[in-house]
Order: sequence, then C-alpha cells, then structure tokens
Amino acid sequence: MTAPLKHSASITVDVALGDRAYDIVIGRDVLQSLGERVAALRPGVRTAIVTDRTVARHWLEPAEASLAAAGVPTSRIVVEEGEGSKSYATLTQVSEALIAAKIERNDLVIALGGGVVGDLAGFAAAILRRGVDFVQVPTSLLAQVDSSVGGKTGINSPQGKNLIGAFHQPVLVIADTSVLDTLSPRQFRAGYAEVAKYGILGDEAFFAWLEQNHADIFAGGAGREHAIATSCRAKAGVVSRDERETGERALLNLGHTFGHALEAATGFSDRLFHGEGVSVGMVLAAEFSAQLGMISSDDAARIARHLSAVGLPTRLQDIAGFTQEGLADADALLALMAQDKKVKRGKLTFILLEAVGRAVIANNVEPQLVRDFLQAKLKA
Ligand SMILES: NC(=O)c1ccc[n+]([C@@H]2O[C@H](COP(=O)([O-])OP(=O)(O)OC[C@H]3O[C@@H](n4cnc5c(N)ncnc54)[C@H](O)[C@@H]3O)[C@@H](O)[C@H]2O)c1
Ligand SMILES: O=C(O)C(=O)C[C@@H](O)[C@H](O)[C@H](O)COP(=O)(O)O
Ligand SMILES: [Zn+2]
Repeated sequence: MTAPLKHSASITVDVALGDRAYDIVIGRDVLQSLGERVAALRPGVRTAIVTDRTVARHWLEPAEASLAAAGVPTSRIVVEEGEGSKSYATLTQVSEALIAAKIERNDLVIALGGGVVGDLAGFAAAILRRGVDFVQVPTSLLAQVDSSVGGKTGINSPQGKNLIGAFHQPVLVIADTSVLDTLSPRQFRAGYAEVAKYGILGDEAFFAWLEQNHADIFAGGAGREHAIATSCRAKAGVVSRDERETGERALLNLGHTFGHALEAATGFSDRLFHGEGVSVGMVLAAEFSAQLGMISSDDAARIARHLSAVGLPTRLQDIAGFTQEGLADADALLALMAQDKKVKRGKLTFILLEAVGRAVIANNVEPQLVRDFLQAKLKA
C-alpha cells in the first residue's frame, strides 16, 4: 500500500446493497455539494437536519446554505452533545420535532454530526411514520470511518450500549474531511481507534501503513483521506456481504465486548469516549487471545504499542476514576457483557485475534476464563 502524494478531489465508495445501495462521498469541502446531491437524489424533497449544539455552532449554517442554494427546504433540530443524547428522552425530543416539522414518508432526515447524532437521528428516521429515508453527514473522524456506514442505528439503555435500535441504511453519506479541522484532538484520537481497528481485524498492510503514517493523518495531510477511504471500503465490503450481522460483520465488533461494558460502567460519560473504550477493548482482546495461545505476545504488544503511541488509553488503569465502583470489578464487568448483542443462548461471543490482520469469531467463550483474565488485568 502506498500513500497518495496529494489531496484527491473526492473519493466515492459504493456500499453494494442492491436496491438499497448508496454512495459514500469523501473529500475536502464536499459538504458544499450536499444540497445539489440531495436535490438530484430526491427531487422536490423536504428535509430536517438533526445535529448537536457543538456541531451546529461550526457546521449547521454551511449545511443549510448548501440546501438553500439547491432549493431544498429544511428545518433544524438541535440536541445536546454527548453520549447521553442516545437516550429515550432525546429520541422523544427528535421524533416529536420531526412530526411537528411535518416530515413526510418521502422526505429526508439529515444527520449532521458524530456517531451520537447519526445513531440517534438514523433510529428516529427508522421509526418515524414506520420509516423515512435519511442521509448521513458525519462530522467526527469516528463517524466518517465507521458509524455513518452500514445502517446500525439506535440508542443506549441504562443496562447497555445500543440495546434499542434498528438496521436502517442511509441513502447517501457525505464525509467532508475539512470539517474535522474543528474536532478536538481527544475526539480525533478516539475516532482513530476505529481506523486502527480495520487494520487489526483484517488488513495487516494497512496497520503497518498506519504505524508509519499516523502523524500525517493527525496533521490533516493527504494520508487522512486515504485512511478514511480505506476504512470505508473495508466496512462497505463487510456490510455488503453480511448486512444484518449473521456472521462476518461481527468482526467489526473487535474490542467492543470489553469496550461497551467499560462505557456502561463509566455511565456513558466523558470519562471514556466510545473510541477510547474500543482502544482499551482491542488491547484486552489481543491480550486475552495471547493468553489463549491464539496470537503471539509480540503481535499483541505491537497493537498496544501503536494505540499508545497516538495517545489512546490501552489499559483499564488509564480510564479516569479507574478505582470507582463498577469499573475495577471483574464480576460487574462480566454482568454488563452478558447484555452484549453477540450473546447466543446465554454464551459470550468474543472477537479474538490470531495475528495482526486476522480476527476470528469465538463463540461459547467460558465466562470464568474472562473473569480470571480481567481480575489479573485489574491487578496488573
Ligand atoms: N452505528 C455504528 O455502526 C457505529 C459505529 C461506531 C460507533 N458508533 C457510535 O458512535 C458514537 C460515538 O461517535 P463519536 O465519537 O462521533 O461521538 P459524538 O457524536 O459524541 O461526537 C464527538 C464529539 O465531537 C463533537 N463534534 C463532532 N463533530 C465535530 C466537528 N466537526 N467539530 C467540532 N466538534 C465536533 C460532538 O459535538 C461531540 O461532542 C457512540 O455512541 C458509538 O456507539 C456507532
Ligand atoms: O457496524 C458494525 O457492525 C460495528 O460493530 C461497528 C462498531 O464500531 C459500532 O460501535 C457498532 O455500533 C457496535 O454495534 P453493536 O451491535 O455492538 O451495538
Ligand atoms: Zn465502534
């Protein structure tokens, strides 16, 4: 794999899902084409933009201006930023606002924001009038490489991540890489964990490229678009082969069984962003795989080394308030994992690693093994 030498105009990745196929358009300033693309896709459509307060401050006006220039009517629904908005209360707020805006079955919801807004607005669209189409305009790195693609939408339950939701594919994804210039460094890093995930789970050459080129990605060089497009291609491939996670798609959950439990244990708060939980979770999955004799300890250490090199948390002890109740408790974490959506007939499923670039689905993982592993890690 070679790095591109300069920024490309824009890159389009196709998500091949038959009559529900859609494009992911990636590039600097592609937000300006939102109105034109929406008008071409759905002539005469009305739209409602769902966004959060922070994203609204930076990017709502440019999005509205693009729609207005193309003659597309729109209204705005602004929610509070943060994971707390993937809640029943905010779903009610958004649904009622969409109904009040008279968004009809053939209209469009536009999710302008990070993964929180995308998951929330996508789910509201999935259930509004039994299903309205939606467009993803991802504004965080995480959303551009992962959450805007593939149609998983939903909200959290106090009992666990994404436990209420629906598969509902967007009809278009517009990923403007210049909007990432206003993202905080901590949020950018959190999103990077999902980029690294694609290398770790299925593409050793991409992981090696990331090891060499991560500084360029963080600095906003041409490597950034390359990393986003490579991630989107990887996800689009998996989703087109296994849309509803009956098999291969579960690989995209690498690090998430641990990560989601850690997010729940920290109350879905700023103590641990999703991508940070995935980073710790991927290192735990690698170390657990090494303990089971599946991956070499050198490969497991290589994964931890790279995530740590970009400033991501890699150990349970790196999480703020580590010693607080619920987090430093293997049984409490195991109880949270029991709500994972990959659980089958009460048995835990983990995504484990045989090498960097080779993840496997392990059904029937013995809870006692996980408990002992976690207890050792909590003392380490
Ligand atoms: N559906 C999926 O397939 C999928 C995949 C991965 C993650 N997720 C979900 O995505 C969520 C995490 O997404 P996230 O990391 O984007 O979090 P987020 O949506 O909370 O966004 C992170 C923060 O950055 C701010 N922000 C976003 N874009 C910005 C910009 N351009 N400039 C300035 N600030 C900006 C937001 O206001 C927010 O405060 C989690 O709920 C996770 O479960 C879903
Ligand atoms: O798209 C998928 O499939 C993923 O698993 C991507 C994950 O990064 C994402 O966090 C997803 O929301 C997790 O799904 P869940 O089914 O475990 O809630
Ligand atoms: Zn994720």
